[in-house]
Amino acid sequence: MQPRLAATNLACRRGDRLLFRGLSLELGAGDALHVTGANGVGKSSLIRILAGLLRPFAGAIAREGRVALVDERLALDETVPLGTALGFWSRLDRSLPTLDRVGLADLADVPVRFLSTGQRKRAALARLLAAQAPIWLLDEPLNGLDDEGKRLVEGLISDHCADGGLCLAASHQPIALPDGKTLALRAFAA
Ligand SMILES: Nc1ncnc2c1ncn2[C@@H]1O[C@H](COP(=O)(O)OP(=O)(O)OP(=O)(O)O)[C@@H](O)[C@H]1O
Repeated sequence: MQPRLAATNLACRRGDRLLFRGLSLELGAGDALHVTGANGVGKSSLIRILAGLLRPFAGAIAREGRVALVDERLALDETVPLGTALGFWSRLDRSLPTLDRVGLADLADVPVRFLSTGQRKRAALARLLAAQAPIWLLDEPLNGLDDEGKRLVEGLISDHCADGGLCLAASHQPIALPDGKTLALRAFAA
């Protein structure tokens, strides 16, 4: 099945404030989109709506394919070594360990709670790869990463899209994506 992610005429309201409205997008196999915008414009809210975690104020979402979400929450057991924590998900996802690909092969025996900021982000990427989902929703995927880590993320997205996946990444930082498509959320501010 070819993945697809579409949004039609979306509006988002948080509390009393309408953040954006009239937003439509369509992504298919191989597509990548960088959602840009300043702090508070609604990037995380858009990602949560697209993931099905937040109800839009108006509009509709269509998704074909499983979604993997990376945000600031690291869905790993903090109390166990990294290899064990990721192994739990790998068994569920029936996937192979991915620590090598994200540069964490030497840290498999370190408890998750001891990881540095950038290492935690890399661990989130390992979890993303293990999920083997065709639709990637990445909220600030470059935060906390050094230059090599940033290139790693760009390379993973490029490989994912070349393999027929799709990716929407929200970031206030520049990020090199295949085709370099961007959507400036400010243009839809209510
Ligand atoms: N549960 C909530 N109730 C009310 N307002 C909220 C809620 N969650 C977020 N907001 C507000 O919605 C606005 C957009 O938040 P969001 O996290 O989507 O922005 P963002 O573009 O991702 O910002 P950043 O770049 O700082 O991460 C902010 O003003 C925030 O305070």
